[in-house]
Amino acid sequence: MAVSSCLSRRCFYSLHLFPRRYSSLPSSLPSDSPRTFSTAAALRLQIPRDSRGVCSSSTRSEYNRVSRSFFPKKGQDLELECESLAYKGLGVCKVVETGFVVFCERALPGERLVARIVKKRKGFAEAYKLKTLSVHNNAVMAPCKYFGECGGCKAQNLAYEAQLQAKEQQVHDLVARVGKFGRSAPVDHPDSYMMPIVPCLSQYHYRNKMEFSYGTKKWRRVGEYMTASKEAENVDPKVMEFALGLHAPGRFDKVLPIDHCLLQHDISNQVLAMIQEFGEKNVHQLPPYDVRTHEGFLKHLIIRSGRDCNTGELQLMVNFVTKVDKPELLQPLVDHISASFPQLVSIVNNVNTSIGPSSVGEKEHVLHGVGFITEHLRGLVFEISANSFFQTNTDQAEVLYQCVEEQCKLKGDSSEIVLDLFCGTGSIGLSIASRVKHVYGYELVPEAVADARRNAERNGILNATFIQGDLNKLTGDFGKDFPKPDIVITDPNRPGMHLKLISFLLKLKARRIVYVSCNPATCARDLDLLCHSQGGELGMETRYQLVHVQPVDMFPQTFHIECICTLELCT
Ligand SMILES: C[S@@+](CC[C@H](N)C(=O)[O-])C[C@H]1O[C@@H](n2cnc3c(N)ncnc32)[C@H](O)[C@@H]1O
Repeated sequence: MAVSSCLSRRCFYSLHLFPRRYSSLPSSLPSDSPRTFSTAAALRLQIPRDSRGVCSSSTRSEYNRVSRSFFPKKGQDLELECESLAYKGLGVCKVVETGFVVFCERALPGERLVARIVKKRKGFAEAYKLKTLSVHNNAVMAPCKYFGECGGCKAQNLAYEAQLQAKEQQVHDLVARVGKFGRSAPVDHPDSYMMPIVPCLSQYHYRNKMEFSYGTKKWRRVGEYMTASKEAENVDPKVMEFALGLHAPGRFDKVLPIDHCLLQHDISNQVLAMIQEFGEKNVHQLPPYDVRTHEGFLKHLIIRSGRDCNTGELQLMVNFVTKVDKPELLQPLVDHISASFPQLVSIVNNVNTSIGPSSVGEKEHVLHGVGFITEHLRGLVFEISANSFFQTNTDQAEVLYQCVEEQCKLKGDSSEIVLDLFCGTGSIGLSIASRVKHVYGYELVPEAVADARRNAERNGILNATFIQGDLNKLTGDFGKDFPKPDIVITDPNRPGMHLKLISFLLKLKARRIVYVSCNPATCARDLDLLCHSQGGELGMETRYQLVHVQPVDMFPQTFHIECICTLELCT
């Protein structure tokens, strides 16, 4: 497929990530999504309910009456039935009377619900859920007290088996539709290149990194809807509250106070609770940052966990991201937590003066211990510093990397060159270095490149070279630093690979490309370009053939999906 040079990248993406009917589906809901819905607006709905809070049948007929027109109107409340889950966990629903397609956040397959239309599109609409009329097929009790209010895990009330099924289906659908590969033979057929999803053994407490935000307004649940806390509504807006937690769904400005997250380690939760308590008491010495006025000091709190490379015991890192470069303000808090938790081997302060949401500091101060933690993976030890990427589910990363290695189909005679693109701290390349001639890793973040080099040295690996560079801004010199690789491993972040990089890979003609992705939509788009390009800007007669698609569940209770796709050069 030729890509016209006059077609902007953005336009190209939106055309290819969704078929024409769904091409303008947004990545998040508009600002008045369910979780940010005001109490007043909730009251305006006046949905009659029985004593159990279930809508009465007369209410349903109310909805049926207004939904008679085939095309729903913005603001209209409709009774829907959810049939399946689309990418990012949006429920694919149909209007009960007309069958009109509506995408609705938090709707689950089999659920009957009332939803309000927020956007009308050609051939479909988008809505947010107001009320469940009857629960979905695979309902389970969500164990987290914050479920429904927190933007973190949205699938806790869906049985794990059903989560897996939805993820597997989404990967297969995206590859078929966006990647234009059509339907593969079913997963259990010997000719199928679509593999069943690999489940995750731990469904909770699997995350080794959590990022919390500070805010000046506490965001709590009032009845069924989210609003600022009662106290905050009644006080002078200049009076500052202290909030530390996770964002309400889709909201950059609403922080739901959280003192316990079921995805992280129990000790990390104890550290979080202590920092919460200290923050509440010392709000004037350590004021939280206000995303609207851009005033304040504390922006983010990141807690990472790893393991001591000798004893295997838990190690923790706390990273305070602040707006202002005054590390001395943090010292009382640092002394307080480090005295209570011997597991805290590293406390750092990243200073980020920007007004954006980034937590990467322009400057870093080590306030306690060393500037890194360690972790074991695939028999190696990795040093991880505050701003370096490391797979957030260590146990499942073992499984992921094992699958990557299998897909590389290494000869094992140390003759092959491997190019490890988007290599982070070098973990994938280093884990296969003993079986190849040389690994060349490319990475944008200088700290991650430094970690990768240190990790190679620490593990006695001499055949790995790590180079810092931006793979979205390739120059004509790219490729001069390394010999032609036999195998390319690419693991880009969510936007996927730049057209220039895809074009480079098509010219490079490595025997095999193993594409690891945390975004199957952009991955499918890139697979289409690598396998179906003919002439045009991407030029070349080179084509790859898709031989293996392996979804791996790294993130239970969320709709995030990881997959490994393998391409072989067509001869
Ligand atoms: C999904 S992570 C994968 C890291 C590594 N492969 C691993 O398994 O730990 C993507 C990595 O790409 C890096 N990255 C993002 N944009 C980049 C760019 N434009 N050029 C080079 N590296 C980039 C990120 O810093 C991050 O380390």
